[in-house]
Amino acid sequence: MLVAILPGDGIGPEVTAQARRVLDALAVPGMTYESALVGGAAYHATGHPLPPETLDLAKRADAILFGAVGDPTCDSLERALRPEQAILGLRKELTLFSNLRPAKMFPELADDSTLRREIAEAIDLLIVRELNGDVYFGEKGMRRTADGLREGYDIMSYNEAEVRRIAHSAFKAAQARRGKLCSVDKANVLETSQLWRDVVIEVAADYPDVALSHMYVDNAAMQLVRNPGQFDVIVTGNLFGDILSDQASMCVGSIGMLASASLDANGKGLYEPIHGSAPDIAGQSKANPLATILSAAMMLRFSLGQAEAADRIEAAVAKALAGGARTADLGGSLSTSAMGDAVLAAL
Ligand SMILES: NC(=O)c1ccc[n+]([C@@H]2O[C@H](COP(=O)([O-])OP(=O)(O)OC[C@H]3O[C@@H](n4cnc5c(N)ncnc54)[C@H](O)[C@@H]3O)[C@@H](O)[C@H]2O)c1
Ligand SMILES: CC(C)[C@H](C(=O)O)[C@@H](O)C(=O)O
Ligand SMILES: [Mg+2]
Repeated sequence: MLVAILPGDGIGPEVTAQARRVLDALAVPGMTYESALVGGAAYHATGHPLPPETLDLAKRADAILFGAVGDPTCDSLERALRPEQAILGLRKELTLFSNLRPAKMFPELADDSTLRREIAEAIDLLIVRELNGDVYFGEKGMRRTADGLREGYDIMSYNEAEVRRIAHSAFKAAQARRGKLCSVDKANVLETSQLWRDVVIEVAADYPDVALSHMYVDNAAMQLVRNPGQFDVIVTGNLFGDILSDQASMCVGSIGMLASASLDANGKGLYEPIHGSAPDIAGQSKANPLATILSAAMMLRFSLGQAEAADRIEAAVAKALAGGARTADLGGSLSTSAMGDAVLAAL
């Protein structure tokens, strides 16, 4: 089993290094690793954020562990050369359309949540975010209006096949959990959302055991902080899912805690923390590596058939937190590698 490790930029290499230590300690037989440059690091070395050899490795690998991309020194580049194009390119090239972003409260962190303890303790939800469509991948550009003003545009579109396949992913996830699915859209305004809602209702006929509800995204943002315990699985589009998952991360204590899986139709996946390259703390060994370590656990479970090893990682993270291990984002002072040490000790 080949795992591609793509550390990327900023804190990406710092957090993937800790996940790699945990994977090495598990010593799963038959696992091999190859690393490659991606994002700003790849741009500086090769002139492209997603060089052909990196894409080739990602295609050959059984799974991909990804750090983060984003480099302020690349901000003035044309869009096609910016680091973020690398992660968008991987998602599109590998048809990773189903992005699972679980937000579950570790009880030890209930006081780190921005929510009151009794509300935070009830959080155990999964955001299923569509990852190959929406305003991210529509036609975009810059033009002039008739009276000479600069006008930027990004076309938002979804076709019914795109909505259907993510709806099936979400209904199946709900079946495997508590049987509740909330579809989040903006059907009161957007044509894409009206289609989204219609197709989700059609797909629901195949899953009579799942209780389906619908919510507008503005209300969903409010409900996520008012009463997040009401949610089991949330299914939503690419842009809404991006925003709601960062919000959900603070409800469970920190953006440094939220892992993710981006899956194709056959279970191949890219695994990454939901956070970015965090230029404000990069190189200072302050980053919380737990989101990446938990992403490695998701990788073992979903793409590599190693559920027991995944359980061991998740139990070790819980034990490290119970023992008081905290990086700065969680109100503590452990360095990135000291948090890695704490997880290894718990393993
Ligand atoms: N998948 C990805 O690679 C990805 C995801 C999000 C943002 N980005 C990119 O990252 C760059 C920075 O974006 P941003 O600042 O908006 O978002 P960010 O997630 O990088 O950081 C937001 C805030 O959260 C903090 N933070 C993030 N991860 C943390 C961790 N593990 N431990 C402790 N604190 C953490 C940061 O210090 C910062 O204050 C941009 O170039 C952006 O495009 C990439
Ligand atoms: C870096 C960016 C393209 C990416 C996204 O918007 O999907 C990030 O915010 C994420 O959440 O993975
Ligand atoms: Mg995001």
